[in-house]
Amino acid sequence: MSETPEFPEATGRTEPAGAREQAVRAAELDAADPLAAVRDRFVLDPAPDHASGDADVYLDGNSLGALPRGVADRIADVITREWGQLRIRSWNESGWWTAPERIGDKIAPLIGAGPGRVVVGDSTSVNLFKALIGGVRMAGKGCTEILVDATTFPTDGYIARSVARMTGLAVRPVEPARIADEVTERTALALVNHVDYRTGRLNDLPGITHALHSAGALAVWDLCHSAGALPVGLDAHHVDLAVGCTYKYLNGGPGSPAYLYIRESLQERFESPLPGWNSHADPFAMDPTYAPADGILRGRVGTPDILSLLALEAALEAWDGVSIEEVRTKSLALTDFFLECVAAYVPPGSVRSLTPSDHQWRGSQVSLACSPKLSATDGQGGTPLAGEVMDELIRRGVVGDFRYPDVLRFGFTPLYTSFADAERAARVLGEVLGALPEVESGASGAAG
Ligand SMILES: Cc1ncc(COP(=O)(O)O)c(C=O)c1O
Ligand SMILES: Nc1c(O)cccc1C(=O)C[C@H](N)C(=O)O
Repeated sequence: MSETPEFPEATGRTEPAGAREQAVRAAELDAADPLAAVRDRFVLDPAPDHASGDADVYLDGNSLGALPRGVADRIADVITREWGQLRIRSWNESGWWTAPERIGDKIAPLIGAGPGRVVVGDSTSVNLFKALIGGVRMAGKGCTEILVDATTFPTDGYIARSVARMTGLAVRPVEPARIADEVTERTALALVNHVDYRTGRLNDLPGITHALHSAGALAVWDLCHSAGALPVGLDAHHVDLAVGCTYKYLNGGPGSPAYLYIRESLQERFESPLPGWNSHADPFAMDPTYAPADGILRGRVGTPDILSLLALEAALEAWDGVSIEEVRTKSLALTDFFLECVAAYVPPGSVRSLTPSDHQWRGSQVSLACSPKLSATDGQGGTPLAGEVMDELIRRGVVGDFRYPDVLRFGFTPLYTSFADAERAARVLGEVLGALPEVESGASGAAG
């Protein structure tokens, strides 16, 4: 293991070359930003233990979105009035029973879905299970395999392997860019991440979906890192099934419920592997024989998690009057500007961007791999220093996250991230990396 580096105290006195110009540009970009006022819809107060009392630059909305202002009052009302006073009446009078499909319809426009195609509830992992088994049950009889994005977030791979064992199919990991070439008539479906959680790479949803359909396979997409950050176009691209979480760019709160999308024309054939009573055609008939509800309701399972659901519903009000297209425009401008500032401020060769510079392939995060030259590795190819760099950034008020072995992730949530945030984050990163033992110059720069 490498030794823990000693970071000198931040003095705030050093100003890197070009900092004044970049700060002026940040101010101009913020002044021209049509979404600038939306930031006030979020609570971005300093943490109580923050030494300087300054608010953090929060660049971890790709893991847990910030708190929208209306949520606390709404949840207080749900608890004190709807639960405390109305009690059981609230299932009908306060709209609790229909919340999963009502809130699904509120998420739908953000992911390009019409009404009646999205239902909210359970975790992403559970919805992956429903989508994958449901998909296999709809696939052709001769299918023998499921393709899984080889770079996937682990839970998708775990669930896919379990589904394969339960259905007698094989799982074949394939890089997203290779799926069009690898799909065969034996492929039941492919499970692909729209944006890669590690690199921030945006995969080709229209192209991959089309290639899968041409081979007779279904397309199942994980939208965790794209929903709320960029247009998805589920209906337009004829996606079959999709899942996503709501605690990242949709700001629903820790553990907020996930969602399931089922293409309208497939809903009648969708057979849930979790046919709980909430997905029954007549739940209160308490019929011992199962009969699925019509439409997207068959994606429900059991009693919905009302407090989390209604927190999510209140959180979605932050989107009032905001289009996903303008969010995408700002996201690309923010990530471009951040990469530019990183290139200007960090010692050459100290980090390398894993996130594509081409807008066509970029999600809403920037992932920077720390140079292995900065410190000894841990013997398994990991650079433990990267985690320490992130800890130091957080101490200095720039909150991103670290993914093993060497990745610094910075998520940009256009609803509340400013260009001044992007500039400050890159400047502090430059300070932290500049305090480390010198990196060989002439190595590749930051952007790319
Ligand atoms: C791509 C992706 N899928 C799934 C998950 C998580 O699934 P769950 O909501 O079940 O924890 C995450 C993040 O935690 C993710 O990044
Ligand atoms: N879901 C998370 C959680 O419950 C705790 C901490 C982090 C998360 C995450 O969302 C991780 C995230 N999906 C990632 O991209 O790494």
